[in-house]
This record gives sequence, structure tokens and C-alpha cells, in this order.
Amino acid sequence: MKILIIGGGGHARVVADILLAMDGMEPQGYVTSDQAPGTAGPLGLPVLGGDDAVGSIPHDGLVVAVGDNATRERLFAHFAAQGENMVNAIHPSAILAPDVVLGRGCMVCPGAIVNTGSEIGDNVILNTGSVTEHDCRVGSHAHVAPGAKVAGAARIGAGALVGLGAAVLPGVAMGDRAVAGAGAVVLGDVPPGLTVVGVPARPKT
Ligand SMILES: CC(=O)SCCNC(=O)CCNC(=O)[C@H](O)C(C)(C)COP(=O)(O)OP(=O)(O)OC[C@H]1O[C@@H](n2cnc3c(N)ncnc32)[C@H](O)[C@@H]1OP(=O)(O)O
Repeated sequence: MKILIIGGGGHARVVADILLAMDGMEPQGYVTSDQAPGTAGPLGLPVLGGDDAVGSIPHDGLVVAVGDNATRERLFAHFAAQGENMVNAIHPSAILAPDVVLGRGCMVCPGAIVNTGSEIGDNVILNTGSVTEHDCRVGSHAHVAPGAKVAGAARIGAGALVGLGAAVLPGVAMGDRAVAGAGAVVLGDVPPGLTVVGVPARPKT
């Protein structure tokens, strides 16, 4: 499948690396206006042009490769509304239990683990070495950052961020667009939009 990578930053480079490691995926290059079309991009893939170029480049699907949740959500909605095939980029070293339900346009990075009974929405990032335990629900456009751990039956709301190395305890619910800062240990539910930090996690002042 010929795949376009929407974005041109570090996150896009990681998506490119994942697609290159997958069987049957042929990443075509980066869709970004930050560099001139035709420029050689990272990992030997070209810069194809800005978002307007997508319609004129032959492809079978695309991945929105932007780390910021709100921007990724906006771009996902834009391209999904145009009928694009939003494909999942799943590194071969990631481990997903056979019954995991994965949405569209997700990125599952090297070493990420998703255990049995979990349901992952659309456009979610499960970053390097993250653990999403059994029976979790991860809402669309959320991000479980590198090394973060989400314990059994926890709920991660749409557009929420579980920061680098953070831990969310069993059954805890993080609301939509809530943020657990890097290293936080989240013991109780977090209201939508609230940022918590520290051990134990408390609202950021
Ligand atoms: C491949 C990749 O790289 S994926 C990267 C994924 N990204 C992440 O995991 C980043 C997670 N983000 C964080 O942890 C951020 O620090 C946030 C979102 C919690 C806060 O960011 P900001 O709102 O910019 O906060 P800011 O840096 O201004 O700090 C505000 C206060 O919170 C404290 N603080 C910030 N982050 C943390 C944290 N993770 N743990 C404890 N305290 C923190 C600061 O020390 C500061 O305290 P002070 O006012 O007493 O000096």
C-alpha cells in the first residue's frame, strides 16, 4: 500500500520508520509545507508538498503523523471527511492481544504492549514501550507517551495525554483532554481538561 505521511517533524520520522518496518507498506514521503517539495526528507523519503498536494499524489492511505493531540485530531477529521483511508502504523515489535480492538489511523510504536480486552479509538498514539493493560478504553486522539503505563480497566479519555513514564492505576478514569504530566502516578479519576502532575498526581498549579 502506498502511504502518505502527514507531517514532517520528529513524529513523522518515527511513523516513517514504522511503515518501513511493516510488510506491505510503501511510505511515499512527507506531506508538509515546512520544506520545499522535492527536498530529500529523513529516512530517504521525499517531501511531497503541503496538504493541498494530497489529492494529486497517488496513494492508498495516509497516517496523520503529528504528536500534538489537538492538531492531530483536526487533521484526522479533515482527511477522514475527504474519504481518505486512515491506516494504522504498527511496529512489528509491538504486542497486541488478538482481541484488542484498534480504531483507524493509530500509531503503535516499537515495544508497545496492549493487553487483552482493550479497546483503542481512532488516531491514538501508543508510544514507544508503553503498556496499556487488559480491559482498558483509550479514546480517540489520545496519546500514551513513551514508557507510560495504563493499568487494567483504566479509562483514558478522548484527546488525553498520559505523559512520559506516567502510571495510571487500575480502573482510574482520565477525562477527555486531561493530561498526566511526565512521571505522574495517577491514583484517582481526573476531570476532563485537567492537568495533574507528581506522585501522587495532583492538579498542576
Ligand atoms: C516521543 C516523545 O517525545 S512523546 C512526548 C510526550 N510528552 C510528554 O510526556 C510531556 C508531558 N508534559 C509534561 O509533563 C508537562 O511538563 C506538563 C504538561 C505537565 C506541564 O507543562 P506546562 O503547562 O508547560 O508547565 P510548566 O513547565 O510551565 O510547569 C508548571 C509547573 O508544573 C511543574 N511541572 C511541570 N511538569 C511537571 C511534571 N511532569 N511533574 C511534576 N511537576 C511538573 C513545574 O515544575 C512548574 O512548577 P513551579 O510552578 O512550581 O515551578
